[in-house]
Amino acid sequence: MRIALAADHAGYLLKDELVAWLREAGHDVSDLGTHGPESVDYPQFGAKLADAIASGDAERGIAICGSGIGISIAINRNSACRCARVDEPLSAALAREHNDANVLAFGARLIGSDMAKDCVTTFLNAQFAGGRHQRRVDQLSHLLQDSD
Ligand SMILES: O=C(CO)[C@H](O)[C@H](O)[C@H](O)COP(=O)(O)O
Repeated sequence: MRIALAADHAGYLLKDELVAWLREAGHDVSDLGTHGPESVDYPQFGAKLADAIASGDAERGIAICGSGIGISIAINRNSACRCARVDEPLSAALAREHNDANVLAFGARLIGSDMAKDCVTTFLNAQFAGGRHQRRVDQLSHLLQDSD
């Protein structure tokens, strides 16, 4: 699967670990930065990841900041993205099954790498359930169109 990852300074170490792990598993991974501990601003890296999803360059995204909150807010401003900030696998599964989420967000200051990997594995393997959930996801899209 084509997967893009982006993080701010608080999340780059977890991002680097996930990039290596996903490549090892055979995924086509784009690392959109940041690449070091120098302080950067999460909206810029969230926007890079959202652009990769919107353009079709990536089918799934993983976004990381200190809490996972700021970067998920940034990504959800792009109508192509449904980003879910999670910290355990059931939420990661439900994000796919009910919300058709295409991006996961983590708080690197709040989650360990083993738990993050469990969430990613669950997220990549889960399928959108459609049905009544499709109607609700369609309504989310309309909310964004109405606010333009
Ligand atoms: O968690 C974040 C946004 O929700 C980001 O990681 C920010 O960097 C955080 O808010 C502040 O982190 P800082 O290292 O104190 O600049």
